[in-house]
Amino acid sequence: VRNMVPNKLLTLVFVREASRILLGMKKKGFGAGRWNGFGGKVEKGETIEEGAKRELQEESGLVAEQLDEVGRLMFEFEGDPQLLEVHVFSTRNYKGTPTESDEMRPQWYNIDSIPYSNMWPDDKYWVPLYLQDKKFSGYFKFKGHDDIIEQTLKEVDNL
Ligand SMILES: CSc1nc2ncnc(N)c2[nH]1
Repeated sequence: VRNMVPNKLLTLVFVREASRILLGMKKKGFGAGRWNGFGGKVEKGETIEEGAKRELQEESGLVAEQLDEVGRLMFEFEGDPQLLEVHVFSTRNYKGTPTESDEMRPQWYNIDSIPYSNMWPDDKYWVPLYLQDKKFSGYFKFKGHDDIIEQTLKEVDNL
């Protein structure tokens, strides 16, 4: 009963081509200084997928024609009762060219040289599953923003 605060619904979108992935350098706010996926809060009146498309366009300038849900991640930060429920999506079918916004600086990375040391520490566990076209479900408990003190991660057949 301790944690009756509803989960905070967030989205995370990765744009994928055959051998490269688009990441965004967060320029301010939560996660600033790390290469991230594109995403953010789901607003009232929109579905999770619509929220993901909106955030992708706001942060990268790209319009996803089709989004596939590839994973679900729960994040807990020690001392904060608010759990983050992150719906991870992927698109290979999009319009536009990556454009810097005031929030994000987009850059393509070859999937063999993903900058894990400059990303959230959970990414090195589940991004490889994503790159193998697996669906995944995970939970990561953070102490601060750098240390993972608990984690679970499994491949799933459907989300
Ligand atoms: C709060 S933990 C977290 N991991 C992440 N990985 C990639 N992009 C994000 N925005 C992420 N947030």
